[in-house]
Amino acid sequence: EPPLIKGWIPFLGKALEFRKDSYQFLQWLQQKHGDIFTVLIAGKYMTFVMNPLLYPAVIKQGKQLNFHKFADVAASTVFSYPLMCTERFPGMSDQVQKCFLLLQGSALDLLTFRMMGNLQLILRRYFLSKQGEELEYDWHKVGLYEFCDCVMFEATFLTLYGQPPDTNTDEHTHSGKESWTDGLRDNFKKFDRMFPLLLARVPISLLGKTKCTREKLIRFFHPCRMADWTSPSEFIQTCTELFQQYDTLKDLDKAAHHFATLWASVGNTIPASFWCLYHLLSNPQALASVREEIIGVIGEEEAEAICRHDMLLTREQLDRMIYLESAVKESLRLSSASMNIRVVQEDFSLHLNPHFSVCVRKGDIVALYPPSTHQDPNIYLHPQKYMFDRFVEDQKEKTEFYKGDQKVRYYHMPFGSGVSMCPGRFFAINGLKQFVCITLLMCDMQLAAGQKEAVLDTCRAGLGILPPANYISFNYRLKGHFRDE
Ligand code: HEM
Repeated sequence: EPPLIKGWIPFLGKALEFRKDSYQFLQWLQQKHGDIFTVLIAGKYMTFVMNPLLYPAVIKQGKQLNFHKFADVAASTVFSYPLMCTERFPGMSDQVQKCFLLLQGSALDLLTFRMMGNLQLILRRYFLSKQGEELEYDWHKVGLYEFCDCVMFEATFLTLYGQPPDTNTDEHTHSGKESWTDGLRDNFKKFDRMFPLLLARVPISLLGKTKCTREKLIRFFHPCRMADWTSPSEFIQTCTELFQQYDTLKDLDKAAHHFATLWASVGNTIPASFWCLYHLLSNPQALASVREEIIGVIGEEEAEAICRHDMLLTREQLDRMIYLESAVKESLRLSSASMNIRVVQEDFSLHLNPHFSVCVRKGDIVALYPPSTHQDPNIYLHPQKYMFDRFVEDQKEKTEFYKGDQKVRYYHMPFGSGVSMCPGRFFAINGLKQFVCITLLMCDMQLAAGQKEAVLDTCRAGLGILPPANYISFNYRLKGHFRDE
């Protein structure tokens, strides 16, 4: 039996000391109790497996350790739609999983192409918003998180959902930096702040105006409105057609599903885009190497032509940017804090290695906490340090990591694992690479002087990519070739 920690009372002092930082608290428990321990909270047994060498034994138990039912209950509470895994919606959960395949494979080519066009449109509009003014080529100072939020939110929305009417995205008819998504984004941010509390089952009625905000967000995706949006992605179109097949699903329930997908697609991507740019701007050598790689792949002429016309960046070209990919992965390693949860389906003995098994009961939870892997000094040298080329070896992607003399299969897990692996991971990585590429080609950037280092806001620990806790600003100036045009 692994050590059993009953409730938090004996650890109240420590729990309060670490308060919001569940990562540090779990790490402290690991130091005290070893790689596996069980915590009894509110009548639930939660067994934490903290050693990545034991992960494969958990991840391969797809049947006895279930993810989807748990996710269904969590998502239906947070996003306000009826449970999918019931007889009321036969086969729907499996069909939704099939739709997720439209974020990958050959469908990803078109999504990547659309994202490229949208990012260029939005970034050009953002940077050229002072068109006609002398000031255009001076340095401008803006908040880095706000910049990433505004660009990634709109680009991802347009790429997946298409364009709602009366939302002209054209750079020439747009004045200032405001966007048609500002209202939607504002409500999204308010909802997102309450997300951890909703997930923890705090009644929404105790969370101020959150219910009203959630309703507004859901109504935005009402089927009557969505019917007027031009060129949604194949993924969203297929989901919409699937929902139509279920008479038992009300219009607002369909809308709530689409809202949940929006949350999944931008909730982590926005903070991830912040950390990608932040680390590059904080490390001149990394920035220079990545910039050089981008120009090497695209070609100098084509890179400069970005001020005249849309640049095409194929999937193959993106794949060749291995230093950029490594920089993105390193940013995710340092900022991701998602927990992998599995619910035990029947009493059984979980064999973790030839010498060690844990008896688990039906309804118990088994949890993996990848940040303990991402921060393990035996796997990653100086784990707190940002090393942009950590995932490159001999000019190729580095895929072999060791803990002692044992190879670690699951060394990088910001996107989860096994049955709960994020279906949007390839789209997300491509989008982050495209965002960095276009931004660096369009302007010179530097962090504003005299700021403290960005630190992680751990209020979302366990749930995904952590946002920064402090405000960070940067200065940008359009590249010279825009001026020469
Ligand atoms: C850096 C960006 C992203 C990160 C770190 C991320 C991470 C994750 C993780 C960890 C999960 C599993 C959740 C769990 O175990 O409870 C997940 C699920 C999911 N992600 Fe992502 N994600 C990202 C971007 C995206 C994007 C761009 C999409 C596009 C639509 C997306 C769509 C989804 C969906 C639909 C699920 C639910 C899958 C299911 O229920 O089986 N994600 N993501």
